[in-house]
Order: sequence, then C-alpha cells, then structure tokens
Amino acid sequence: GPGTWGGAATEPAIVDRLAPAGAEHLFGTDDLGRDIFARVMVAARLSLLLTAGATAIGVLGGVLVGLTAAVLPKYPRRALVWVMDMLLAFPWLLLVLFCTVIWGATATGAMLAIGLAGIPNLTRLVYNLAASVSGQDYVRAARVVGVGPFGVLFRHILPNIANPLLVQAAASASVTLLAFAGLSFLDLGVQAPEYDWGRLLNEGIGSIYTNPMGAIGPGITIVFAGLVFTLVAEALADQAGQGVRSVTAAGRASMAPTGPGRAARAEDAAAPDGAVPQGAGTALAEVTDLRIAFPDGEGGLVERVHGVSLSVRPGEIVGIVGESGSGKSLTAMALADLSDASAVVRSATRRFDDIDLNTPLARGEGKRLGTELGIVFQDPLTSLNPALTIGRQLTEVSRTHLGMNRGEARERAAARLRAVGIPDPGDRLRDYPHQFSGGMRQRAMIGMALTGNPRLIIADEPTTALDVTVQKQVLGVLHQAQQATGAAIVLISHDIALVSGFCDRVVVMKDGAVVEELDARRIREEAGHPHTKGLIACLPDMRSDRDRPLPVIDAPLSAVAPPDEAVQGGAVAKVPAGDTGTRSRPSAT
Ligand SMILES: Nc1ncnc2c1ncn2[C@@H]1O[C@H](COP(=O)(O)OP(=O)(O)OP(=O)(O)O)[C@@H](O)[C@H]1O
Repeated sequence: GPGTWGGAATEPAIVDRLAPAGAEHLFGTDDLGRDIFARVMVAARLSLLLTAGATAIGVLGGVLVGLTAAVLPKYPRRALVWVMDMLLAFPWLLLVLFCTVIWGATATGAMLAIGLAGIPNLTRLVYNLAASVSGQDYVRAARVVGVGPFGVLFRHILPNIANPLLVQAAASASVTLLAFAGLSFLDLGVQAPEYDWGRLLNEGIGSIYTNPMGAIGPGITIVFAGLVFTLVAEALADQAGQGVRSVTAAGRASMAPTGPGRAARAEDAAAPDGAVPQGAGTALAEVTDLRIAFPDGEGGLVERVHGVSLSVRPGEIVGIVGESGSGKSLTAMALADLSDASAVVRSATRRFDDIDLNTPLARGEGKRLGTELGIVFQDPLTSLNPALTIGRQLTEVSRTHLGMNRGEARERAAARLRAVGIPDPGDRLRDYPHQFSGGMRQRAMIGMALTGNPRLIIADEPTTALDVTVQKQVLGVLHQAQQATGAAIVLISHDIALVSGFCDRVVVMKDGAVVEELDARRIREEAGHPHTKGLIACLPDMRSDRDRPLPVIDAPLSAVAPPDEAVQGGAVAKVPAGDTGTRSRPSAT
C-alpha cells in the first residue's frame, strides 16, 4: 500500500479538496484533497496487521487455555471452565470497551482488548474438541507407546481439532476486523495521524451527502476483506481436512482384501533386536484377583470385573472369549496398564515381566512397556490417527523409545509394513489411514504393534470389523508375527471357533469372572461349564439345520460371581449359587 499509493494518500492537494468520486479519484478526495481510494489501500496494512494480531492472541490464548483445561485434574479443570463460561456470558464488546478504557485508546490497546476478549470463546471450543478426541483409541495407543502428555496434546489431539479451529479463527478474524472498524469509528481505536479502515469510515461519514463513496468505499473494503478471510480459511480447512472428511466413506467402501497377504517372508517380520523369550513356565505377564470398578454416579462404585486371575507365558497364545460386556477388554487393558482413567483397579498382583503395574512406574519402565507391549485395537479406523500419515504413526515408537533418526525409523516402519503384507511399503508410508482398505489398516495396526520389540501383543477383537476372508488373512499375519518374534499373544474375541483354532489356551469369561480355562485343542471334549457348552453348541457346521433357533443356556448363572468362587490361577470356578433367574443366550454364532 504505502509503496504504491503512499504519495496520493498523504500529500495534500488543496485544489482537489472534497472532489466527488470519479475516474480520477475512485472514492473522491478528503478535505485536504488526499485521494480516499489511495488511503483505503494504504490503510489495508494496519487494518490487516491489527486483525491478524488480535486473532492470533485469541487463537493462541484459546488453544493454550483450552488444552490446559483438557489435561488438568477434575476440580481445577471445572474451575477454569467455569471462569471461561462466565466470561463467555459477558458481552464481549463491553469487555473490549472496558479494556480499551484501561489501556487507553491506542491501536495496540485495541488489539490487546479484542484479542483477549476472543480467548474465552476459543477456549470453550478447543476444550470441547480436545475432550471429544482424547477418548479415541489412537490417543490411548499413543499413551501406551509412552508419548508424554504434551506429545499427546500437540501431536495427536491438536492436528485433529485443527480444522474446526481454522474455520473458527477465520470467523473470528472477520468479526475482529469489524470490531476494529467499530472501535476506530468511535475514536477508541487507531488515532490520527495513523489511520485504518474504521478511521477512514469515520472521516468519510462527515461528507456522506456530498461524496457517499468516501464512506461507502472503506465500508465495501471491510466487507470484502471479511469475506476473503472466511474463504481463505475454508480453503485451508478443505486442504487439511481432505483425509478426515473422506474417512467415513472410505471406511464403508474399503473392506476388500488387498496385497499379497501371507506372501510376506517371516524373516521380514522378525524384530532383529527383538524378543528374547523367558524360560517356559515363568509367566511373562500375570494378574491375580483383579477387580475393576467404576463410579456409579451416586458416590458409589459398581464392580465390573470380579477377582479375575490370568497369566500368559512367553510365546503363548491365550484367547479370552465371552459374550459382550463380560469384562474381556477391561481385563486385557488392565494387563497392559491401559485402564480408563475413571476405572478403580485393584489386584493382588499385576505385572508385566519384572514391571510391577500396581506401583507407579519407575524410570525407564514406561519406555519398556512402550516397546515390549503391542496393542492391536478392534477398529483400526478409530485406533489410527486420521490426521497423521501411516509413516508418522509407525515411526513413533522407534523415534520416541529406540532413539532412531527419521531415516532409520522409516526404514524399520517400511520393513514392518512389508512383513504384514502391504505392497510398496516405502510409498504407502506417505498415505493417510483413509487411503488404506479395512484389511490393510488392521495389518498396519499389527505392523505398528511390531515396531518396538514386542514380547506381548494384546489383540482386542482385531478381526471383528473385517469380512471373513480378510479376517483369515489378518490372523495369518498375526500368527506369522508371533512365529517370527516369539511374542506372546492375548487374543480377545466373541468367536469361540476362531479362538480355539488360533490359540493354545482359551479363557472363558462371563459376567466379569473367568468361568473356565481350557486347552484350545480339546475345547469340545473338555468344556465343563454350561456357558462354554452353550457357546460351543451354537457353532454351526455343515450339517446344522439353519431353521432351528440357537440353543439357550438353561443352567443357572449369576450376574455377579462372588470373589471366593471366582477362578484363581486357572482353576475352574463353581457356578455361584445365587441364580438371577435370567436365561442367557450365548452371543457366539
Ligand atoms: N469406562 C467405563 N465406565 C463404566 N463402565 C464400563 C467402562 N468400560 C467398561 N465398562 C463396563 O464393564 C463391563 C465390561 O466391559 P468390557 O469392555 O470389558 O466388555 P467386553 O467383554 O470386552 O465386551 P465387548 O466384547 O462388547 O467388547 C461392561 O458392562 C461395560 O459396560
């Protein structure tokens, strides 16, 4: 502006004073004969700088306070959100006027006032968005690999809330621009001899009847700039959000099997510096008398897992099977020290190798859990971070815990993708999760679980979201990985047929307790508990009559197994005496 129009905007030309709009002076001239169009162009710089400054203050303040609120403990968080809500309820223009009075009517004072007044609004937005994202599986997955709270906030939460934030920042930039124009128009913002669009509007209004363009010109410019802000930010949001927006559609369409599947060589999957199984017989991970409860909302606790004991030996594949809500995931997540923050977890012992999970982790133990434990979640669509490339996610463990540089970490990640049967792994590392099919995403998840040096892989219903063919391929990949690394696996499933075909040992759960533990190869012969028998009776074979309803378990079953009757150390539990009278239909089909 000043370079091109500076002369016409500042040099008085008395002969031309108060000239109407025309070809020579697009918006006319002011009372000193200065060209108003040139002044509007020059004023763009100050108006836009002040708008950008105030918006940046509002956005940065909102992001900082909102993210801080998201990680604060319960009561300080409530207090902070409460203060922000109070400020939100207060009319922001009054807040701006109040601050302007305190700092004086200057451009900087106005910028600070408008910026600070925008913070509560953005804080609320950031806090709500962060809260909705922080419960996602990919955030929990990042925690399990040992990413600290700041890493989680800035790498996993912030990218996922960036789009609505950008749009909101644009919306507030337009409003901020208007607020500046308003303040300068009222003589509370930019002061002479400096001028912005609001000030020019103020000067033009005096001659509105003789030269309407003197006021309309700056007005049109303000509207135009506001629209440009919005459109630019929409375009940015579109650009950044392409991945996220197509996830749902891609998820629906992409369950077809891809890649050469089991053609991957086992040695590719091997972690070169990987697992060294302990001597057979010693449990690699174990939990005894595990009890997990949740607040019931009335000041009490509801116990969901009742005295479960479970151990996994090195290299062993243990299946946990049971109907929905029987406590399979809660038990496995407690074994990985990944229980929900609201869960009250108690157990006699809970350890992974020599790491005692019942006590706060010592230095270095978090890092060991991050590399020696791998988790494969049920739904890779929510477990993989949609805003980060597959490569970024697969290199996280290597970079966080193994001290590798970017190149080494990418090489290792590509080897893991190749090992799980993904073709062109080097190129595919640049893809986002939505660009993978459902089966490929689950393989990538397994590849991710292998990027450390896993000694235990917990797979929580890893094939539920997949069709039968892809299910078989994914289990094949998991099996290969187990063979190559010697890692133990805990496989959670509803499907007793799948579990008995894949595992060495099967643990049957019902109503938060273990009802039976069986050798997977002899499950049909040895099943003794009516619930297990019921689950097995539901398995169809080629001779099953498809018109006959599934069997119903008639044996008395308790909703809650008393602690003294729960299975300890793998022994078969007695069926608790207290029959609830409910007839339970097994969920396996
Ligand atoms: N965060 C939570 N707050 C309150 N209750 C919970 C929470 N997580 C799980 N539960 C309850 O604990 C019980 C066991 O849940 P869990 O997720 O272990 O079941 P599951 O056997 O894995 O089921 P599914 O096969 O459907 O995943 C359920 O009744 C569930 O409602």
